[in-house]
Amino acid sequence: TDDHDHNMKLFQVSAWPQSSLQLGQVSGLALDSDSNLVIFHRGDHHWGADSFNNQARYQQRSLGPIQQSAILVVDPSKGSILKASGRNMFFLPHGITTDKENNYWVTDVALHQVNRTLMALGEAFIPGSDNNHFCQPTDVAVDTESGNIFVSDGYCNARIIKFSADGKYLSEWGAGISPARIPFQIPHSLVLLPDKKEICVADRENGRIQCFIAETGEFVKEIKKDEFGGEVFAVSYNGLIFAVNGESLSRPVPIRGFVIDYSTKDILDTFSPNKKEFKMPHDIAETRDGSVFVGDASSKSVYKFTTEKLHHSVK
Ligand SMILES: O=C(N[C@@H](O)C(=O)O)c1ccccc1
Repeated sequence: TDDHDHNMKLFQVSAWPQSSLQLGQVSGLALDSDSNLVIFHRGDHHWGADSFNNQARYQQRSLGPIQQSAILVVDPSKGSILKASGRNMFFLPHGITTDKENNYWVTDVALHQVNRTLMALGEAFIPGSDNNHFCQPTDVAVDTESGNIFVSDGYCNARIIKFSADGKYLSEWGAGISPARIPFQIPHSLVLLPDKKEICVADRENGRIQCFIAETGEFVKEIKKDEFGGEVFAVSYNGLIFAVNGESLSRPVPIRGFVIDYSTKDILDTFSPNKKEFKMPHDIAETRDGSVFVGDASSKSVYKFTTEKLHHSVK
């Protein structure tokens, strides 16, 4: 067993959700202003090897948008569906974030767009790398204080772009650690650390997390662990750094969740489902009461984890 600090040991709540949510590939998780879990999934659409041509243009427009509700708001204790929305709007959902007005900020890698309920950044279906085009953008982080929006862009770009609350382009930056700056290789997820005013990025194919000053984009630190193997899919923050790694053919390691101390970079805990294995854990979100949710894009599931004390109380 890992000899990590055991008051952070996380265990899956196997009876969650209490009934099937009929999910497609789960790509994003967020918490809304009522601390309900928001799930962003792909219904009957799949991101497969033939979804895009080699100019990163989506090839399955003829399928039309996903007809199921791609955004589900579920009760974190039972997993029952409280609200369903996002029908006929999305093609390949990816990242989702909420802001203090409870707007949903989402990315769609087929649309190459970032949408806020009633606002869109980028041009539908048109990939690009200028100030108002993305290329398969992956996630959004909202700085509730300034209202600024940060977008991780994307599978076919290698940058973080910053916008004002009303969608004006402000700045952008690439990976940190000069002079031998290794560019981002799929900035796949990002999170704002409100107490540190930093943005941390899951630099997926470099198997590392990099953190920057939100105001300037100045590089602060990198967290890269052998235990990650070669891929870090998602990063989240709730006083501690939470991350999930991914399957790496070059360096096979267990696929699991990590709880990391931002300052020391120590791994405090690792966790995975009780009986099943993670297949492609794709996003991670935590509630204030300490529950941790992981959405898996391959097994089309969301897993709930709690800390030991919480775990025993829910038995
Ligand atoms: O990474 C990929 N997908 C996942 O991240 C996802 O589904 O978001 C992918 C890349 C190329 C082809 C097919 C899938």
